[in-house]
Amino acid sequence: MAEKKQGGAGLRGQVAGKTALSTVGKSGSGLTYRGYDIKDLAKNCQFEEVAYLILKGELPKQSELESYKAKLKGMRGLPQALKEVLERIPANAHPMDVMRTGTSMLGNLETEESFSEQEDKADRLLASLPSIICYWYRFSHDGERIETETDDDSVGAHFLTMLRGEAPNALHEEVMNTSLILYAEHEFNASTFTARVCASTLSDLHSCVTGAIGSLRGPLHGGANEAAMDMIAQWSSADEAEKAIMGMLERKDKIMGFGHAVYTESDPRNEIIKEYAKKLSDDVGDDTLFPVSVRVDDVMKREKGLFPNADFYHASAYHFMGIPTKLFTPIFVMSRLTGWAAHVFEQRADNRIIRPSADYVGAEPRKVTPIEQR
Ligand SMILES: CC(=O)SCCNC(=O)CCNC(=O)[C@H](O)C(C)(C)COP(=O)(O)OP(=O)(O)OC[C@H]1O[C@@H](n2cnc3c(N)ncnc32)[C@H](O)[C@@H]1OP(=O)(O)O
Ligand SMILES: O=C([O-])CC(=O)C(=O)O
Repeated sequence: MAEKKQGGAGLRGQVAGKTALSTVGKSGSGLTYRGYDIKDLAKNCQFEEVAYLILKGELPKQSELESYKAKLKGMRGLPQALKEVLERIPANAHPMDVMRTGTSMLGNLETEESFSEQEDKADRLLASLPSIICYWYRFSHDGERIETETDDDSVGAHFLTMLRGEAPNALHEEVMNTSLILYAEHEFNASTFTARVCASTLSDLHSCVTGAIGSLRGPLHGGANEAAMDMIAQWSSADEAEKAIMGMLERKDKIMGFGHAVYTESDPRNEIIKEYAKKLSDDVGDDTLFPVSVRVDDVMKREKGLFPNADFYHASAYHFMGIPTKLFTPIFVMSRLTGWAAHVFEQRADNRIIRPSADYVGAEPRKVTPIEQR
């Protein structure tokens, strides 16, 4: 890929603050959370350990992990008033809108009254966001009022059990665990920056997260996993995909799931999720979607020098697990909540209101013409 254009529109490459949470693209492609390489974390940790690392500063000891998981397990239930709100949201609503409304409603019912409550409020959201989306999904699609207080050991299994009405197999639980680790934190991306701007006004955590969900929803950010799925699902062979991609590039369309605002060589999360997408493809006996994805990947490399970002192979991986496409970006929310909340804590600990300036490009000073003379 060519050198990235820095500065100007989109503030590309501009330093907008400090963080101790992660590094992105430091050697062209690396990603670390609090000093740990993403590959090391994905291979050796449970998502809850990584959440603990991000939110509390260090990896937990065994006893700390056990009590953290027990705490999260105890926070999976939803207040009746929130269930009633979720029941009123139509089946054709976008699940990201449900996440946004659910978070906001929880902020009404369990308001963060003081910053001393911030860790408990973040843990509560981490435990209950899967409940919010699944309660709404199963009620609006199947007419069922599900029990959200399951006995699952992990956030990923909790989500899959509620979604399907039965506990997931080991491979699916492992993929969810890894996926949640990969999506957890990513420096000053658009949704996290949204959360930090909101935090800088000394607002509450639920407002910061609600705003961040709105930013993540767009297809240029988290919404790309859903958009990538819609794109690859159209093609029934790799050759058909190649022809279509060539046409899209000719028309200068954006290919969802490719490119990145910071990485210039590759997205380190991609190779990890790609391997799982392949494993799941073999598991379900797929002979179309994975070859289509690989061909799109090859053509993008050949034609544009662009690489898949974290979202591209997440699309097929989630699809092979039977997860409805519209629930892809909400899974990102369940994970990124950790990064957002930790950035809010960091902003609060050393705050100055974020308020940049703009270059004015509008009309010269002028006088109001009386309305009857305009
Ligand atoms: C988890 C995440 O949020 S990862 C990002 C998910 N988003 C997507 O996958 C959406 C598709 N990708 C994109 O829109 C972009 O690559 C972004 C938003 C991720 C990054 O945007 P930018 O930093 O502005 O892109 P960048 O400066 O690298 O673009 C360089 C050139 O490549 C082109 N390009 C970048 N990505 C793509 C793409 N996916 N498809 C086609 N062309 C692309 C740009 O149009 C630009 O071309 P130009 O020089 O002729 O104008
Ligand atoms: O960093 C970004 O701009 C987008 C991204 O990959 C993420 O938020 O995970």
